[in-house]
Amino acid sequence: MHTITIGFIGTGRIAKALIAGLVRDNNNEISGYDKDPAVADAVCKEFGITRKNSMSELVQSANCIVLAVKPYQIETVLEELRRELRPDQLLISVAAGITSEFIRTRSLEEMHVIRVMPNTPAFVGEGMTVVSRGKCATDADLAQAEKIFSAIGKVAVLDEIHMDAATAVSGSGPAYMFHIIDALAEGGKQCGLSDDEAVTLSAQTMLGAAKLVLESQKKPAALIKDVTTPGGTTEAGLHQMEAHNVRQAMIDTVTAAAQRSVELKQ
Ligand SMILES: NC(=O)C1=CN([C@@H]2O[C@H](COP(=O)(O)OP(=O)(O)OC[C@H]3O[C@@H](n4cnc5c(N)ncnc54)[C@H](OP(=O)(O)O)[C@@H]3O)[C@@H](O)[C@H]2O)C=CC1
Ligand SMILES: O=C(O)[C@@H]1CCC=N1
Repeated sequence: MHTITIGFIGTGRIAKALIAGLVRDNNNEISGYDKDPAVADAVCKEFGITRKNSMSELVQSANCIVLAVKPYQIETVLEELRRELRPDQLLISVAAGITSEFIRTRSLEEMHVIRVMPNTPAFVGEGMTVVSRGKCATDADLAQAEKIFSAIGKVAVLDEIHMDAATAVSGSGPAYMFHIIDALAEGGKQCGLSDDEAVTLSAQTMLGAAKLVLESQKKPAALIKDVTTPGGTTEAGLHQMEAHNVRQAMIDTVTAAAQRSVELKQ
């Protein structure tokens, strides 16, 4: 099997989730560099990957470079990186809002750039990653990115114009799902469950509901009907969700996140 050498620039929150998933694939050889040595040290030790002492050292040894710094830090990183990059390397960015063209025009003219929006459930191999091809990226680059990220969950290839929406739904989405798990559990606690019991019941219910949507071929609306016995408990609960307009709150949540992704480009 062909080994892929992947170097992470920035080993913060999302890099850690990706590295945790990617180290399980023996075909990957992973290294990391962070400007905060303590952050790099912790992640590299925890997952047994190689810690590089500089960006330059990392770039020389990787054929695939993942930019995992905050969106506003991308330009500074590229200023330092462009002299080291080679056109045969694949540059992957996970930064929200930052376009592949922004990255290409600030790296090498012919740079193969793939824009990716992963999410933290990659940590447990259940990530949802959206992948978009930059101007100079080839079919082989796209296949390479799909291969890397399919080891840590599902991958969808979308046109880059859909990246703001994807960022809002699946990139930020885990935070919204954790919020709902927490609120569902809080309801359980107020009805007498212990903290642990409530979180287990709530989280497993989220997991099972998601699995049923993905595997049953039924739409969520039909699955709601399957739970709702006329005159029963679910109906009583759903009336409250409607009264509080939870559906509209979720729609507003996603549109606000997508709008923020648009703003991050400015
Ligand atoms: N968190 C998530 O779930 C997701 C995040 N993303 C994207 O991933 C990127 C990183 O986000 P996140 O992991 O949350 O952020 P973090 O702040 O946790 O991680 C970024 C890390 O990069 C470091 N860094 C900054 N500049 C450099 C540099 N020049 N060289 C090396 N390391 C550097 C930061 O150090 P310091 O803090 O000192 O600046 C920090 O440790 C963002 O662009 C975000 O949009 C995408 C999908 C999901
Ligand atoms: O909050 C953020 O901006 C990043 C992008 C998607 C998830 N986290």
